[in-house]
Amino acid sequence: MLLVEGLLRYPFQTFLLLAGAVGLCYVIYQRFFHPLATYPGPFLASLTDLWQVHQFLTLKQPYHLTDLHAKYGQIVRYGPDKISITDEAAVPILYQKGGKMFPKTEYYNAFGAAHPNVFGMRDQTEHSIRRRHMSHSFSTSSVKDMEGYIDDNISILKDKITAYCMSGTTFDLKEALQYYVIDVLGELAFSQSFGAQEANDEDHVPPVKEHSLLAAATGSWPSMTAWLKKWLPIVPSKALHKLFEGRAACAALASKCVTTRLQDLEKVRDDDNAASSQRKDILTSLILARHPDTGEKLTQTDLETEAFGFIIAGTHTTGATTSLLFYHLLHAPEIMSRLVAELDAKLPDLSADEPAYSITVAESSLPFLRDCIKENFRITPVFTMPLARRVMDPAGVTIGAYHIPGGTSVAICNHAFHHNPVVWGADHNRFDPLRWGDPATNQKSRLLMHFGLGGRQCIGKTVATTNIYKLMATLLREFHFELADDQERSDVVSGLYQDKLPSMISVGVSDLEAPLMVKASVRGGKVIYDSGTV
Ligand code: HEM
Repeated sequence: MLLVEGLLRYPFQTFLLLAGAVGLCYVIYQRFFHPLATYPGPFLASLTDLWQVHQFLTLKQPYHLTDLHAKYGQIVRYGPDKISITDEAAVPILYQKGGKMFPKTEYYNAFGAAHPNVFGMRDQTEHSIRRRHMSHSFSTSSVKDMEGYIDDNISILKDKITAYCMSGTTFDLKEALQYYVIDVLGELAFSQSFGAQEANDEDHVPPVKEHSLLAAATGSWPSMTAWLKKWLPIVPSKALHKLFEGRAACAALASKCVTTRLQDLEKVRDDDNAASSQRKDILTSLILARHPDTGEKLTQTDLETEAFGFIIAGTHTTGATTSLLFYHLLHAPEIMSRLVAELDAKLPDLSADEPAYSITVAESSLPFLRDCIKENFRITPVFTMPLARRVMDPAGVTIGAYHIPGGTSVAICNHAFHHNPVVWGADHNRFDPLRWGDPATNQKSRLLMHFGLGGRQCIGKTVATTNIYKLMATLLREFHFELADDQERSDVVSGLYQDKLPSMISVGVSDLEAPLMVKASVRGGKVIYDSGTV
């Protein structure tokens, strides 16, 4: 009685006491009684999703997670109900055969607007219909039909690099590749270049990193995502406003692309000849596509959310992948020489009429280039956010030696998985395309997660890889590239870069942290341009 009276007399202190007791019970439950309590991980991560939000804001999320796996092993608790796993047994279970039993989690809600696009859709039936709508426009034959537009953009890039060669200027190859990739995506997806190469200007780059970071950070705290979407824009913070402005700019660009394309198609609606001569870019195929059962077309809102997804998923990813491949080759001169020797031996000279090697030639006749591309995807995948899936079976799932309870969010982060020494060996930090020559390692290609796997794997993978093959074969056949910095070059020769990953940052999608400054020269006087033989 006395105790109750005392508590009532000091309500504020009583409140603090009760809050402290509830907090303590929560901590004890999460650490000792929660179904995931036996799995190791950072203390704060086991208590709150804010730990993962903070990880994204450090821009080092995948690298910190990889370090945690090095410390704790193949399974790490990285949120109150979140498990990250790098055991290879997880790949087929969660992704290849996953289906309805392992759908995407609420994390993905942060990536779309009210109407999710194919990337953010969590309902399997809805997703597979949308995916069928889209799959033809992403097929190899469809990309081959648009190959001329890739060639036009490679021509612009080659002209630009030739000008640097002639003037002896060093330049940021990462930036040049990024501009190229953005313009190619514009052509393939929307029949319109974004003009980044011609303008040579950062302002022409859609601010996709802002959206990715915002989505990754807010999606990490699923119970608060909707609230954060609503209220964060009014928080007086310049940094936050920049993120929201970036997202709005990407949405406006997507909307403009869709409106322009719809108007173009409307103009030729009643003219069969003109209609059949329209370019079948990815968006156009989607505009024309019909629901397999109802025959309905996609609404303008649906088209805009998909267009937004193409800009977000297709630009930064491909640009960063290509820059990283150049980075690795420039830091492994013997691999670069071997690759150039293959290109010289297998590829004929290009001519003014043929500015780039065809997809067919580049993909089918260059096995060492294939291994270099694959090794780049292994050692530095760029789509590095944990690909979170919900365990739907109330009885849970057993993966290797681990039992994961029903309801858990379980994910593979491809960077962490690609650096699991149990799967890839102690030399996993070495860029070594020759490893794929070993049949036992080559067998493991099927486990590589750089494009995800299974029904939710990247729909744009053919678009991205064909572009990368063409670009690499053409640029390395025609130009000699070297690091601009003398000290860095000599450190490479001394072996200081061996087994050392580049410094990268991640906004959910990863990229080189610094510019990739290079100097280039024209190889063997073979390059022929409009202005004559160089
Ligand atoms: C090197 C370049 C690329 C990489 C590394 C990459 C990586 C990925 C990954 C890992 C996923 C799976 C995400 C998940 O499971 O949550 C994904 C999905 C997706 N990607 Fe890509 N991507 C690339 C290029 C592209 C391009 C060029 C486009 C389109 C123009 C694209 C469009 C998409 C879409 C729409 C999805 C969602 C697919 C679905 O859920 O059915 N990506 N990508």
